[in-house]
Amino acid sequence: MSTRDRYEMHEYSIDVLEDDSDSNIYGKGRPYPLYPSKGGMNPNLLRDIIWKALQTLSMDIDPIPEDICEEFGLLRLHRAYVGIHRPTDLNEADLARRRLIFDEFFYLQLARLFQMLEALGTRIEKIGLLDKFRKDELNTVLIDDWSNLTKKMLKALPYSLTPSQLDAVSEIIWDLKRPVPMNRLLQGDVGCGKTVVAFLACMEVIGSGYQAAFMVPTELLAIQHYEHFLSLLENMEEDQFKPSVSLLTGSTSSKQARIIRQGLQSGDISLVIGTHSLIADKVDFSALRIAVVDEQHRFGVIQRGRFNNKLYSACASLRAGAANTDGSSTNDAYMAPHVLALTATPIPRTLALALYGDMSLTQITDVPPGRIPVETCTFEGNENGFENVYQMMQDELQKGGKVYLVYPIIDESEQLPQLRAASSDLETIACKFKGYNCGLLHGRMKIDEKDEALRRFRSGETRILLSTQVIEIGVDVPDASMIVIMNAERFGIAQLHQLRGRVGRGARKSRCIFLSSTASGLNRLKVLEKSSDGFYLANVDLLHRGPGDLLGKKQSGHLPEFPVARLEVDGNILQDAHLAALKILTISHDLEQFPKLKAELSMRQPLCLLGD
Ligand SMILES: Nc1ncnc2c1ncn2[C@@H]1O[C@H](COP(=O)(O)OP(=O)(O)OP(=O)(O)O)[C@@H](O)[C@H]1O
Repeated sequence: MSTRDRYEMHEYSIDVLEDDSDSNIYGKGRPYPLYPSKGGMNPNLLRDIIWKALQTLSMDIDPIPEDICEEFGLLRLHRAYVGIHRPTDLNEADLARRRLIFDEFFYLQLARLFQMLEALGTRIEKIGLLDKFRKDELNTVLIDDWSNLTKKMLKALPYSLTPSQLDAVSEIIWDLKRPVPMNRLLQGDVGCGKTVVAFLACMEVIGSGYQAAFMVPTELLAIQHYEHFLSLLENMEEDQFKPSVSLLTGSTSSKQARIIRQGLQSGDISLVIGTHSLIADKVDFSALRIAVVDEQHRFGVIQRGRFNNKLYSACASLRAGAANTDGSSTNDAYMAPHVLALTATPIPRTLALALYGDMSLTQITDVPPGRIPVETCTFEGNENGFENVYQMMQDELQKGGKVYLVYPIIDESEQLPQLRAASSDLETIACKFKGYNCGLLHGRMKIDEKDEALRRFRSGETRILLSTQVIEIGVDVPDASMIVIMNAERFGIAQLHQLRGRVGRGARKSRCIFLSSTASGLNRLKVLEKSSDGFYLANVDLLHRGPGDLLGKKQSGHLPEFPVARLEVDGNILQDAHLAALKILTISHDLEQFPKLKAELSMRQPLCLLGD
């Protein structure tokens, strides 16, 4: 380690060889592991203890069947343990490491798929589900046999769908028609138009006489989607076909919430849009067929698990009831609802597989026509930098544009004097831009205040909106044309890309400015100037900051610790682990044929329904 003008050694360990004939294995040019000196324990002592333990280890400890190991080129577990601690050469050490990484991924995939299968009712559903995972071609079948209601909504849209949106709808509708519950992730970059695809999927099930639920992470987004859906219904011809839709959030009055719950139970309401209030115990559906989970990565695993549990247990009890009365327990009316999850965080493939190994993937790869790429600049947030930005804002406002200013905090903090704060900056900005009204939006405001702030910005009553990250998720004001992010060094690259996606959503040329309070933060931000490809940027984030920063705390908490594997670089092994898990479950859905594997799995991952 270099310290100013000299080098220092920290925490070193030296093995001294007596002479060339020294029988110490560490002297024979073989690689050997370095152990940490945790808790003051001498690494050499640890090495000896591990070596003694290895000598007593049974050869027959591998729960993974031999043919699977052979097929995927894996060392047997005993050899892997020996190979990682006492490799004869680097190749053996690498193979041993590969096997240990494989195990970390394999048990995760096996648990996800096993839980999924356990939750499904019939054997046909289980076979269908495994088939979908194994055969890629079964995930991309497009059909144009859409219900009348879906076609009517399509006609009512103020624009034509892009080719990729059309494919996504066709793929989803094909899946909706199968006798197996769909579990699909709809992924697409910011502003590509995922919402309308999900609306059309809801219309398809409503057209067949079922209900749909649309769960979003914030009340603001719930209101936005609700109003958007109502406006699409307004454009539809023939009143009698229009489905009834309701909004249910934490702010819905208790009287109104009761009426909505009754409507859902009786089947009078066909679509409900809401926040996690939708998973409250009191909410029951008469015939729920699809659950859409928007911005899926914003929900913690517990909330999503609860949602899934609710869906599965409701249909299981209906099925049981039917079996008691007429024995038709395989009737598809009692099938678990389809789940369509939407996400705008472009999750790199490896991570997607680790997180959503149990989901099929639909991707929207294009953006609506007429969009102009957002021009991106980074500045140091010193006096000069701010003067530049204020001038650019002035120009934008004079041309009739609307500007978001995004802050890392609401109020100034003595502990963090370098951070600009939304609330505290309101007066300064209002003084600087006298001819234009300013609004404020942050998480501590009541929902009707937030909604009002956004409504005023949307209508143009306010032209500058000072906000915190609350706008990051899904806020859609198509004619907003400039966004300035203060203290941009505080945000992850993927998050900044999401924030940038709040502009450039219409036909107006838009700009995004990142202000960094330190010159050293600028370099990291420059990558955003060069690329607007969300997938590329998410990979950059994954490589530099790891999955925790890319996904946020809630979701990365959903990922187990991987002591050996690194998601950033071990994607191929993860893919193999996924295939191996599918293979095992295809042979034995309940793992009864693999008792050792089942025992190992239950030690590593609790075998309960997701989220319990
Ligand atoms: N095919 C299309 N042509 C023109 N405009 C479209 C099209 N599809 C969607 N839009 C519009 O594009 C905007 C963004 O759509 P939407 O909010 O669904 O995007 P999104 O993918 O959910 O974005 P985000 O991930 O940022 O939430 C909306 O104003 C929507 O009306």
